[in-house]
Amino acid sequence: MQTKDEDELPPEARQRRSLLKAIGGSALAGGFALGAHPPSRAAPKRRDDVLDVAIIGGGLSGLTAARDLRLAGCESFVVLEARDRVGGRTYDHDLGDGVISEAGGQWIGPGQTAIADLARELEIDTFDSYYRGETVFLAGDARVAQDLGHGGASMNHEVVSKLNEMARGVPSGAPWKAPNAAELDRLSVGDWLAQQALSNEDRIGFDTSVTLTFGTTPAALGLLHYLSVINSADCDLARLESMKGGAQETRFVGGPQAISSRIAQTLGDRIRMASPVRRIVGWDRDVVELHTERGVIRARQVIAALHPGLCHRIAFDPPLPEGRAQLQRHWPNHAPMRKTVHVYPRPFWREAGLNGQIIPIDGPLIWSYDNSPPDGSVGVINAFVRLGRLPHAPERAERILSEIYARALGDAARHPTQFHDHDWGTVDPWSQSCITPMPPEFWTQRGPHLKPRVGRLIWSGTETADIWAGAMDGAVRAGRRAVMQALHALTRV
Ligand SMILES: Cc1cc2nc3c(=O)[nH]c(=O)nc-3n(C[C@H](O)[C@H](O)[C@H](O)COP(=O)(O)OP(=O)(O)OC[C@H]3O[C@@H](n4cnc5c(N)ncnc54)[C@H](O)[C@@H]3O)c2cc1C
Repeated sequence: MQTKDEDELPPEARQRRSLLKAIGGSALAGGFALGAHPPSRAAPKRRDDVLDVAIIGGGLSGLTAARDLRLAGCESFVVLEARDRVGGRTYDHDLGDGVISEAGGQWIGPGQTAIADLARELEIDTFDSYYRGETVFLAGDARVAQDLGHGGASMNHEVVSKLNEMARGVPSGAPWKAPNAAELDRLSVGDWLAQQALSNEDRIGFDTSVTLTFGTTPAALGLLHYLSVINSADCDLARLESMKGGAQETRFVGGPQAISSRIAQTLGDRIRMASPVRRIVGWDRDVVELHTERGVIRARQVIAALHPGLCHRIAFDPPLPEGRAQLQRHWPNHAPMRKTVHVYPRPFWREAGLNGQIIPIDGPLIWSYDNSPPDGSVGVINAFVRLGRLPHAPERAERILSEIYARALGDAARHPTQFHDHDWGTVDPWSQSCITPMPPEFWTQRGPHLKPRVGRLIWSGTETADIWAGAMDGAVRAGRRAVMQALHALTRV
């Protein structure tokens, strides 16, 4: 007989549930699926206070894992989230009248099929980023407007082709396995660029693009890592950097945080907010204890869907194996981004043939862009700003940026109707970076410890993805892979 829950599941989920039952999972008695042990095995006695899976982190990765567990018929799980909201590194400002502006994760592009499919399944629409028109470059008193055609930084084609070719040999999910990994990992992107014949303009193009994508300078970014990210983008740097045809091409109607919120709505009390996991005990035993400020959760499998640098803040008893502990300890932390929002009555710059993008060679602004809603009902300029170069006091920050926008876009920029500011490095302790800027020698020394599970701990979160690690797409892929690992382990017991 089907339970009410089963009636509500789509047919493919019902089939998967039947399959899992047949493999050896328990009847769904007491709301606990899977995890029952065939009587002939010397399995530990079943305890009803023990969940099959505990997921740490209510970002895209953890919530994808939660959704997939349910689709597979597993109801015995909980999501433990440190913040009082879901979405992790996706967070959207509410500008009123249904308009949002993304403070964190924002765009997707070609090849990012995992997040695109998930959004479609959740009936969240997408629309094209606005990039038509001229980008304004500012240098000292000079102002130059240029139509770049693709909405990305301008870079030397020959050098880009070389990088694309080199990226073919560097697997995105395991850069340390590249045949010449040691040689490539000794260099920073800056070292390598210094060996190329680059004009000043080309150098600025690379500096801007690396700073925007990785939150660091070419001198601090490992070449091996850079190539692995280009590999994710189908070995095409333009796909990584452009709006048109690139990773910045598409936005979500209502913002990407809506993906997490929509999943969370279906989870009810399986998601526990404001519950940071502080300590994990017995990861090497059949039942693991997760200590939170709101009590202890016991589970057979644990999916850690969070940044490896934040895993390091959790106490493990017994201590983790040295390789994994070192990876967490040395994971490059604290490369957060700061994004601001100016709202205007209309996107007035479009009337002058401008696309809202401003690239100054120095100063507090790294890059601004048109972030208006699909119907252009209000004008929105978002910006990435240089950490430490813009005061935090809202009026001063708004005024300094408004003056830059006025020079580039026109006087109307002096009078925004709203201003918002989100500095991921100061707002709370639960984000370490946007896309981790791996320094030279990190992957070859520590990479092999990133993914292998440790006892009952399964590592997830975007950083562990095989494709598009660091991006929202990678988060979804990592969540899906972690669920397969958990279900496999549960059905094997
Ligand atoms: C400014 C910025 C811009 C970005 N732009 C883009 C973009 O345009 N396109 C793109 O694809 N990606 C972008 N990203 C990256 C993207 O947002 C992330 O890759 C993705 O959201 C990561 O999802 P995740 O679930 O792996 O991790 P997270 O979103 O970090 O989720 C992890 C969750 O774990 C929680 N947590 C942490 N520690 C604990 C603990 N001890 N106990 C319980 N919970 C804990 C956190 O609160 C968080 O909710 C951007 C990120 C930032 C910050």
